[in-house]
Amino acid sequence: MPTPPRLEVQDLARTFEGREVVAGVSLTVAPGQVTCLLGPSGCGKSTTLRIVAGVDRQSGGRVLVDGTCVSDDAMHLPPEQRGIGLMFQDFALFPHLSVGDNVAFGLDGGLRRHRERVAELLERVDLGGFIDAFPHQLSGGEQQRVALVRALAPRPAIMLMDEPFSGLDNRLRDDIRDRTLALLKEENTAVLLVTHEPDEAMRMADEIALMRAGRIVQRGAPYHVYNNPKDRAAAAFFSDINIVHGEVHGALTDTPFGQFLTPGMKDGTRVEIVIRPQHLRIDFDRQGRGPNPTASDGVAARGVVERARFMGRESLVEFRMDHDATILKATVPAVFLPKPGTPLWLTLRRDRCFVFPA
Ligand SMILES: Nc1ncnc2c1ncn2[C@@H]1O[C@H](COP(=O)(O)OP(=O)(O)OP(=O)(O)O)[C@@H](O)[C@H]1O
Repeated sequence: MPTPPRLEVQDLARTFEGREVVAGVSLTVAPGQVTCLLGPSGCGKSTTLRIVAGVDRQSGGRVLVDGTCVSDDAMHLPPEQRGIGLMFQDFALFPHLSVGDNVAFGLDGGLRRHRERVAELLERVDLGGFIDAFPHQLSGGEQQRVALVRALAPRPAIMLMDEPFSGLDNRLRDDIRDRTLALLKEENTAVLLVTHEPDEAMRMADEIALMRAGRIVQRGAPYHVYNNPKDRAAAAFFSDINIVHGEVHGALTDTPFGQFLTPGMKDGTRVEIVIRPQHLRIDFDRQGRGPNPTASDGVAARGVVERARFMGRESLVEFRMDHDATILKATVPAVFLPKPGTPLWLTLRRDRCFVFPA
């Protein structure tokens, strides 16, 4: 018989006063795997996590751990009997306990019995010298690392994390995320992590479950979800997007950037060609002419620079297009700051275009 997933959520639903905030949510997490519930504020991520933790109860569906039901219509195990570790944004350490006592809090026999494991865990997050310090002597980031190892100390088979890094400044956050991930992988923990930040999900997840209005709209590896978004909103969740409009005629859509194949779409269907700013190419104007069409980039369309900004890693150039006066944005991984009013030509990397019905 195949091994059941470490965590399985089946067809979860939750209504509050008749309003459905989670509906039909199903997912699995294997040992050593990180699944991110990603979505905008209010889409039901935290509610899902709270139900899995056992601090809230679903209106329908089941939660299983290693194939054993821990919650359904008939029964509901309390959080402490689910073998689950929790790490939330407001991680609150106990101020009157030392760092070591905080970490050992969930361990039978406390620090006296488990000093070696606690010391080893603190070492792993570079806090080896702090075992006898008190929380107020630590920075916010250091306290967060203590909270992390406190959650990991009892070796939970499953770790639930709700925006655990959101209180930290950017550089500290990257570092702590990476350390956390390494530790979780090493312990072979199954992780369900809630975030509204696509960058965080891409950095942490083996699998992203994109949520919208209480439902999972797309699941897959970060690479897959980013490069094969299911619809325009899924594409837009990960980055700025550009939209080029068109209409289907004989399985083709004519646009100022050339023809796009739109097989299976009826004549007259309005379509949107969606492309991220880093996938536009910019060419110089050659006395009113652009580059020749190519198989991979199609036809160039002309626009004039509306404004250009230096963003650090890249430059963002906004164009007002000649054909319909819409604005298209292109990023260039270099310092490229053409003056407003400069005519330039844009092509779309066709392998990076997504075509959706409007
Ligand atoms: N106890 C409750 N009573 C009534 N409504 C609730 C309750 N808890 C959550 N909700 C509602 O359920 C919806 C989903 O909330 P939830 O916290 O799960 O969203 P979220 O995706 O985690 O958002 P955020 O990122 O802002 O935390 C929201 O509209 C929220 O107002």
